[in-house]
Amino acid sequence: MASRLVMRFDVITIFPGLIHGYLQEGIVGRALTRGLIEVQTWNPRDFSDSTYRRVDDRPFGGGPGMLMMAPPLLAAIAAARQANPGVPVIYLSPQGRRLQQQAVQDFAVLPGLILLAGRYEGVDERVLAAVDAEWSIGDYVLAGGELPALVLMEAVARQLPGLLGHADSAAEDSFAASGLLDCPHYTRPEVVAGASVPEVLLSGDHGRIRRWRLQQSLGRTAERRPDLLEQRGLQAGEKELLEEYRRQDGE
Ligand SMILES: COc1ccccc1CNc1ccc(C(N)=O)cn1
Repeated sequence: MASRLVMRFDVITIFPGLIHGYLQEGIVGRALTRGLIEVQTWNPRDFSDSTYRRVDDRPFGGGPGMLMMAPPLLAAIAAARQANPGVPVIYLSPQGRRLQQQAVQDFAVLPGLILLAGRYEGVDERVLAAVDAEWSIGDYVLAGGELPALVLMEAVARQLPGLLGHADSAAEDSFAASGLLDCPHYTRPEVVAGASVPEVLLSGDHGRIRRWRLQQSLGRTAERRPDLLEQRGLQAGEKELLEEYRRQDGE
């Protein structure tokens, strides 16, 4: 396998500790120690020309809260672009495009990303002129863009070859591989509070197991996310699997 270059993440944030703190543990921490990714943070306070390293101010036209001022952010973005040239600058905000697994896979082939994590009520609109794309991790509002930046970094890092233990487990991700919700999973002990494991999983019949898992994924997706099933459509034989699932469910 071609050894891929290191993927570099530059995060612009007034709370660098939130980013570095998360990177001490877990899969992104491991990607760091194994040199699969690099992470650099840029603090807009270091680019503020005001005496108190000011980075926020009151909104013109009034309104609640504070906004992040443009000059320190634009300077931080320029510094990050210089250190990580040719990679997109992404602003994490509730006004952005919804992040889905396909976009994560598209990001994972890039040499890096520059992530702008906003705070307060957001940023001065003139900052957007220096941003390549605006993305949202979901329709809810957080106090800052640091968690969304970490969510994006972890989702992308999982896609990097050589990171996950089982080589193709990222490729087998339910969304990536089948566009369906994942099937139920079981491990030891075999009986938990009187509940046992579906016997098919103990049968050793791998064809039957694969069929059962697909059927469960289809059934769950039909029940919980009909929108996903609508979007994906049914492939040969899946309609029958789903009908059998519904008959069993009806029992
Ligand atoms: C009021 O907060 C803001 C307002 C505007 C921009 C950024 C922020 C920072 N907060 C964020 C950031 C991202 C997401 C998301 N859904 O991706 C949720 N919240």
